[in-house]
Amino acid sequence: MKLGVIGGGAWGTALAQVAAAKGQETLLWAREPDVVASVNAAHENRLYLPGIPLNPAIRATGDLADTADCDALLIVTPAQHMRTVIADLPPRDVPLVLCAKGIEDKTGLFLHDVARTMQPRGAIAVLSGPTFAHEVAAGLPTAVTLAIEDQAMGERLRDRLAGPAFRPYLSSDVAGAEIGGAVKNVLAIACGVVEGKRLGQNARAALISRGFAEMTRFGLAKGARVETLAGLSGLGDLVLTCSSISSRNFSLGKGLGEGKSAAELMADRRTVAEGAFTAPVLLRVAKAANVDMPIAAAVCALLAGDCTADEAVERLLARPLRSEGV
Ligand SMILES: NC(=O)c1ccc[n+]([C@@H]2O[C@H](COP(=O)([O-])OP(=O)(O)OC[C@H]3O[C@@H](n4cnc5c(N)ncnc54)[C@H](O)[C@@H]3O)[C@@H](O)[C@H]2O)c1
Ligand SMILES: O=P(O)(O)OC[C@H](O)CO
Repeated sequence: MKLGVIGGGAWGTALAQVAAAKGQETLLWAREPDVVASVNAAHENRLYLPGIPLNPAIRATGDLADTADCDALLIVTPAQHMRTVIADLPPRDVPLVLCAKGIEDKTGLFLHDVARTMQPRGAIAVLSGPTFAHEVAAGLPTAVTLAIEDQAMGERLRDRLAGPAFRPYLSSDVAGAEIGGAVKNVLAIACGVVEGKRLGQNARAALISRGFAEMTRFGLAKGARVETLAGLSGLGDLVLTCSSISSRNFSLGKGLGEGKSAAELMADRRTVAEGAFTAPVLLRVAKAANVDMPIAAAVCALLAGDCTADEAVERLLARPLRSEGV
């Protein structure tokens, strides 16, 4: 058995570490030659996960053709690049486990739908949950949702990743698992704004709760199950990402709350804050489904420079009072 991990950023590297701990051959594909060199020579990803010693059994490559003999692939590129990278894979129907969190901007498609258009026959799974890469790579405990229609295949994939500190929970709700991860990144930007503007912990808790109401409205409209949205890939990841400056999305929001522009904050980032790319497409898809998402709309306006952080907060607080139900 040989597992391929496509994407040598922080999360792909952490997942390669999880996979290699199971004793299986693990190949990590990275775009950057520096990543390939540092993983192979120093057993460290100096660009994206510096300071964390990697399992020496992980082998890195810069050539997608080397993944031709892998019998399953974890796809861990940023959401907006997933399609082009899958298109460049050697053509075979091996199971794909999608690990990015986002919605494709140019089509409004969820990532499992993008992958399905490119691989009509092979199994497609979604792995998502509260998982800061540096913690997972260091062997700290976490649990994730592994969603796939074919449960027997799901069990096989689960058993190749599960370890004493990494607990995948199986689900058949592929859309639900994906929606939680995509939406929480946008909400984490909003929570970062609360931090940047020093609006207090009550405000952050209120935003998480009302953000979860938005995630649930959107998810139910798009076919997700409520227990998935309330599980690891939804509420679990929302709470994590909305509570920690370790989150790239939260830290982007904090900068916006401090009055910096999105362009300024994104200019010299090497790492990805997916919420910035997901927010506009999420809003478009929500509008088309008649789903009201005021927090996501405020994040969109702020990212686009259409309002200041103060105006975004004032508008949210001035909305008509209503009953609490979703
Ligand atoms: N870092 C985490 O803690 C974490 C945890 C769970 C899920 N994720 C998700 O995993 C995905 C990857 O994030 P990450 O944190 O590993 O990335 P990262 O921010 O650590 O690194 C950026 C990655 O983007 C890649 N990239 C940049 N331009 C590209 C292009 N044109 N084509 C292909 N790849 C390109 C880089 O090579 C690098 O691998 C994202 O969707 C993210 O939301 C991240
Ligand atoms: O750093 P973020 O905001 O991309 O969050 C990373 C993971 O998605 C947390 O589960």
